[in-house]
Amino acid sequence: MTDPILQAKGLVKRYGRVTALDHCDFELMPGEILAVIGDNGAGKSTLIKALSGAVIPDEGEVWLEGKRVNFQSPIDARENGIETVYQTLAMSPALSIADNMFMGRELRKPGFAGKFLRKLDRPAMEKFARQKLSDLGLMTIQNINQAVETLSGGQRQGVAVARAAAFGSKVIILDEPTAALGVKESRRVLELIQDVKSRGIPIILISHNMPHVFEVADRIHIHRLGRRLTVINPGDYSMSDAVAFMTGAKEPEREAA
Ligand SMILES: Nc1ncnc2c1ncn2[C@@H]1O[C@H](COP(=O)(O)OP(=O)(O)OP(=O)(O)O)[C@@H](O)[C@H]1O
Repeated sequence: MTDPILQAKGLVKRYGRVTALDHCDFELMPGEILAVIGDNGAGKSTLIKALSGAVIPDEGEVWLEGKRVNFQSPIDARENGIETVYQTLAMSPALSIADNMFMGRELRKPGFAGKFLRKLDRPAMEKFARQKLSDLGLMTIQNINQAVETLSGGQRQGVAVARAAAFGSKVIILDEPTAALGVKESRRVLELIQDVKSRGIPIILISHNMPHVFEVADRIHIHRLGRRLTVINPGDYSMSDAVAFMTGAKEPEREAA
């Protein structure tokens, strides 16, 4: 059997009296799209934050590629190849697409100019940004120097996903990527998710949108009351079964081990 690329065992996170994660297990397999679904307040965001360094769990373990990790910050997780695209996109609207793709990891000019004068290597950054967007079929965006605020919601989400795919060598986490988008834009982002997957990068997709989840997910992690209730294959269950498991209206035959 293949080993998970990213795994969590017995995660606990308490906020005062609220137990957001209650001995939660998690497994992401190489190359898969794993959806994480659950009712409001079930603890999905907290799980994702614990996997991406934004929250430090009170108990439990996180393993990446078979090695125990203890991420202290999102930057730490990022340096280890885990990229997260949050619902509230962390982008600077007034900056260009190229600048947004590099935020915090700009390329400097070679030699003295870059090392000491901190001069940016703009041509190299633009070339890289253009390449990444075109790899993902996003070149409907004409001008890489266009400010992000002039893009549509779907295009922005596309830039954020392209940025994650460009740097996230191991795992990409997408938090509600289609929540704010129209039908056409959502479609494009779903295609983008599949493109990223076809390039071998596994994806964790948090979503409340059942049709989107059932369309793209290989497996669905159902979260309830701070823990993994079960993992289902979308082919084996209906959307209403999934919602019933999520809300507790129905119990799965087999709980997660
Ligand atoms: N920073 C915090 N301080 C206090 N309580 C928190 C904090 N973050 C989350 N919680 C609580 O932990 C529980 C789980 O929240 P979380 O945001 O992880 O759920 P969720 O499944 O992502 O919900 P939603 O689908 O509504 O975004 C909730 O009861 C929430 O109120």
